[in-house]
Amino acid sequence: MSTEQHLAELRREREHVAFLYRRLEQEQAEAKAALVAANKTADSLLERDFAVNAVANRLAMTKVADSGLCFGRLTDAEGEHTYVGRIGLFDAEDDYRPQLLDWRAPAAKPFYCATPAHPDGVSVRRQFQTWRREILDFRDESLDSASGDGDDSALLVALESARGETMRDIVATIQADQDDIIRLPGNGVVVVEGGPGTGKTAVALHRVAYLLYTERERLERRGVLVIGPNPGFLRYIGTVLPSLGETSVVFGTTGGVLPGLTTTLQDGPEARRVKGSPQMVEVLAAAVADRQELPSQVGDPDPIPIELSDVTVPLDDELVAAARHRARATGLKHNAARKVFAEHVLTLLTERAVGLVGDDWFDVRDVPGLAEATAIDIRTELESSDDFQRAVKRLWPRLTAKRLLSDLFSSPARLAAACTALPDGDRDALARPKGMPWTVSDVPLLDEAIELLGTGPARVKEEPDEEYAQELLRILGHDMEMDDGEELRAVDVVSAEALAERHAEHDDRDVAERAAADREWTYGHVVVDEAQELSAMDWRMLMRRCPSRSFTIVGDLAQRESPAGVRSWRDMLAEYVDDRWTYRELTVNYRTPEKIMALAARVLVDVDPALKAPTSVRTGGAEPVLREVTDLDDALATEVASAMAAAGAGTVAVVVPDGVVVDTPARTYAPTETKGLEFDVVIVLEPHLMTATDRYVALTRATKELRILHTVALPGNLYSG
Ligand SMILES: Nc1ncnc2c1ncn2[C@@H]1O[C@H](COP(=O)(O)OP(=O)(O)OP(=O)(O)O)[C@@H](O)[C@H]1O
Repeated sequence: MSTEQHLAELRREREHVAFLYRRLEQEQAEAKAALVAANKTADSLLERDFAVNAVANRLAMTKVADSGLCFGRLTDAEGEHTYVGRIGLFDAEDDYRPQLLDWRAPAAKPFYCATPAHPDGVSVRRQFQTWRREILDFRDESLDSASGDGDDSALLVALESARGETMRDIVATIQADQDDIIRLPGNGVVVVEGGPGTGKTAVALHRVAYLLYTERERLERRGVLVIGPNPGFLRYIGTVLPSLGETSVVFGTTGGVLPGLTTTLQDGPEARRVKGSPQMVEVLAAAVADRQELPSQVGDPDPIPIELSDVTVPLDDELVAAARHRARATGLKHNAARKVFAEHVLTLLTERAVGLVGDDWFDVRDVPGLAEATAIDIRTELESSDDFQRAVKRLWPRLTAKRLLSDLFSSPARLAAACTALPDGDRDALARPKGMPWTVSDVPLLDEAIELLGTGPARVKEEPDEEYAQELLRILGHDMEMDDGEELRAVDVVSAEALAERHAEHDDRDVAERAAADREWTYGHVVVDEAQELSAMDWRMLMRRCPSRSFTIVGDLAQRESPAGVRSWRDMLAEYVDDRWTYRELTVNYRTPEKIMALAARVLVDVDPALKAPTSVRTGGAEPVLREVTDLDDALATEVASAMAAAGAGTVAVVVPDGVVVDTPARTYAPTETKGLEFDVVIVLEPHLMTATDRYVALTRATKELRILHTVALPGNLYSG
């Protein structure tokens, strides 16, 4: 194409995209008008809710497309064009012919995946370079022959742009292997593994957007849970999804999964390892069993005397063991089984008391009817006896998860009784005084304890609201006129009662708020990022939240920092899905330029010589700078000033190991806080004071420049090229 032809074509494309923006504005205006109308004219609150929600969703979708609405075009062999963009637009006047194809629609797949070898009906793929609403330029890639003039300039432009405080979407430049993962079916477990910067986070989030598009009804109702390593990371990725047009997503860390408790506090490595180990399942079950005690275990006096008006009845091990056996045999959870236990103790004690009433020459059981009458009296007296109530409370206490755990960790005797499943040394790692704050590793243990005790804050389940359901049926009834003029009323397919049940959860809160407040909420899909950090106990907690096992798990075993983290995906998943899961690998690094990655790859040897670093897509760039300095603060001040100049509008981060204190105007991060993040210029201080994994993570965060300041000579693999 000559320059003139190119410019003429560019003009035409600008006009077409301007037309698409006008269509978008028209949609926005219509949605706004519909919103006002819905607010004004609806007969009832419910009707209004329905209408408002539908329009508000559409309005939100059109708003996120305000910038970069259309980013490409496909041309088929007949010369027909299909424009691809952030949302779909349709021509209502022309049988809803698509004017703009949503990137998630099946027909948009060739935009990401077609190759000259597999053109998938595409003759030319055109990529627009956009800036806000402008089309700056375009590039064509001919798929008719292997000699196509395609290049990845759109990708490179995207990768070169300065980074901001939050992650951006990659819809315009998703690569074929990434697209393949994004479009995998939503059922089942998908594990995506890849080195730093291979787009795991980006792919996981775009997959959520894709699934919300293809399985909208189910996922909007149940919601999607996205688990990240820390709140900073969640802030970084939190805006990517709305920009993809989605809102029903709950972001959280494992420390915040339980309603009413959010912690970011980490235990030391030993406690973290032990608390995360699968043996804790047995430990906690034993800890609960240990709270179902015998009189000889709870101390003086033994047996426990239960004083009644006529007689004192001894409550001994034999009687309690029998009652305990029956209560345990019900299979009920601890707090529910307590009633059964108390009932059996009551019955057995009554029997015993009846035998004790009278004296040597008189036994009530010898007089017909007297034993029964006495038993009734004794039972009534026992029920209100303080001795009896106190004894049951000591022998089978009602427990909360927090009390179970804090009693366990603060009592050497209870630890000894519950930890037979643990190697000797591990028990000490669990010991701690009462009243200490909860840590991230405690959260899955609390969750497990709630399962065993049955003391979770009950799900707020409202009474089925018949009136609400009738109203709903009335509204649905209006909407269901069929083509042949016959009316299929909603009542024909669903009863008011069933609807009331289904809509019992109807309240003003959105899915995210309702899910976050409900421990028993089950999500439609769960995404786990930096999944290598999660312990066996964390996985149990998350699997509970998605019984349908619809998971996207992304991680990199080479970046595992937690001693309780994943060592093998297969081993971790075996218990939940056996070998029915899908594995995909990403091998191209889109973040770190090759010269920085070469240095990081040498450091990776310290983590594990068998591991292979990903290949950088970005060649060239600045060599990493290593400076040995005597005064760290002075050197840092100079480095930060020059880094800020180099980054321009981009971001600068200083990564500081534990124990090093610096004073700098730049943002500082502990190595683990940089997990999943990226910055234009990264200054790493004293890398020799970091663990090998932390060093590898810190060195792979830069998109442009890496500078290392150190006060002692560094190991050879950091220097040798
Ligand atoms: N196809 C793509 N087009 C444009 N940018 C991309 C693409 N894939 C990845 N990126 C960019 O590469 C960078 C790294 O991506 P991401 O953070 O998802 O990687 P990661 O594998 O999760 O890394 P880490 O393991 O270090 O957390 C991001 O800036 C992301 O936007």
